Amino acid sequence: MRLMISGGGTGGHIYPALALIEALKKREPNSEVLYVGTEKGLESRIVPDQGIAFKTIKIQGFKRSLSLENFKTIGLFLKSVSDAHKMIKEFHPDVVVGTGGYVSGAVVFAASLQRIPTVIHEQNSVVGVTNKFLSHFVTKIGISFEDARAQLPIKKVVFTGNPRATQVASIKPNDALSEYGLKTNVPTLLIFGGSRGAEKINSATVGALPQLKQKNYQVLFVTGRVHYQKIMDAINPADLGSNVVIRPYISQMPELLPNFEAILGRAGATSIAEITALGIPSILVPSPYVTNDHQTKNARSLVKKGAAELLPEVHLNTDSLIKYVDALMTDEAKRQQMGMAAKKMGRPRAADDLLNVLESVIKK
Ligand SMILES: CC(=O)N[C@H]1[C@@H](OP(=O)(O)OP(=O)(O)OC[C@H]2O[C@@H](n3ccc(=O)[nH]c3=O)[C@H](O)[C@@H]2O)O[C@H](CO)[C@@H](O)[C@@H]1O
Repeated sequence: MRLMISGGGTGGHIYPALALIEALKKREPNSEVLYVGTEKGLESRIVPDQGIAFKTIKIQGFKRSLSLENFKTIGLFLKSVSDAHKMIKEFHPDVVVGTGGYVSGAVVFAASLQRIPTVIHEQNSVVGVTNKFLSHFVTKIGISFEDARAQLPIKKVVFTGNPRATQVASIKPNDALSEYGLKTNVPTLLIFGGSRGAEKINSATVGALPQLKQKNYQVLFVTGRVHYQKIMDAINPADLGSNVVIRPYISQMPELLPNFEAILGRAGATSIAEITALGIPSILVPSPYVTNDHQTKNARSLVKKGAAELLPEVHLNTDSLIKYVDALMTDEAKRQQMGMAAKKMGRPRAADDLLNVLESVIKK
């Protein structure tokens, strides 16, 4: 298979694409892949490191209010469609896949104009702007939440789950925590705010450091790259216990994930796919800043099944963080129950199911 794939901006769009590529390489070691992203997006830091061919185009998001800037954006969009068009002519893909983010809009749209089979993957329960636009032109659409189906041309939709689930589900508990200075035999909590970090989660955690220091569990606190230095400068070293490790970003998240007893984090769709694939109990603090509050919907789907607890950002502070975290970290039976409920929702075959969709459109 010759696969051209594009997904950008945030980890939630990039990691599903990488997981799909990994599954394809397993199934077809001789397949050829070209990833198209932008220079500015997180993808330009992540994708080339994986040894995947990577090219960039320029693109810019639309402002929600009417502005002159939007005319520039339309101009840039047409230019990026034309750049993508040239890349497609050179690469000759059998199929072009988009996993979300503005850049995938230009690439997949260009492919559909050239009548090349196209597939998009929607990670969320509320369909993103780019995928909504592309849904009219593409051949097939993979979804991860049933709720997304009704928002899309139904005949094109296949429920696949999120390919990242397959990637993380294949990894067994290991001693990777020791590389971060953490013990491998102590219950461990991961605190993080999605791929870019979340200010409110960070500040509540910083406030909780003196109390966390006293606990008999340990914490890996991932701040997000842009927030790291400010946090480290503000922390009083006396507040930081040896059971708490702070990092800006974790590049090897799949290796680490099976080693956590619980997670406190955002409810981004790819994080949810990971939590359910591995059956990790979680306290979810949905971002209130996303389209149609979709992270709350993502989180509620787990809470409904007893797989997670919801801590709305308006109620998040140092006290509530400690209260929720303590209740979970000191109750193994509760963790087991939540973990089992989460695992029941996992889709460990998602990458294969999505690959099957790709094959089905190529054969047509
Ligand atoms: C603010 C925003 O727009 N968030 C959206 C974005 O979230 P975001 O990019 O945060 O996406 P998710 O929470 O879905 O996924 C984050 C991904 O980054 C990985 N990770 C994170 C931190 C780290 O240090 N290392 C690491 O590898 C996680 O393991 C996960 O695979 O895309 C998601 C998927 O479309 C949406 O559901 C979110 O609403």
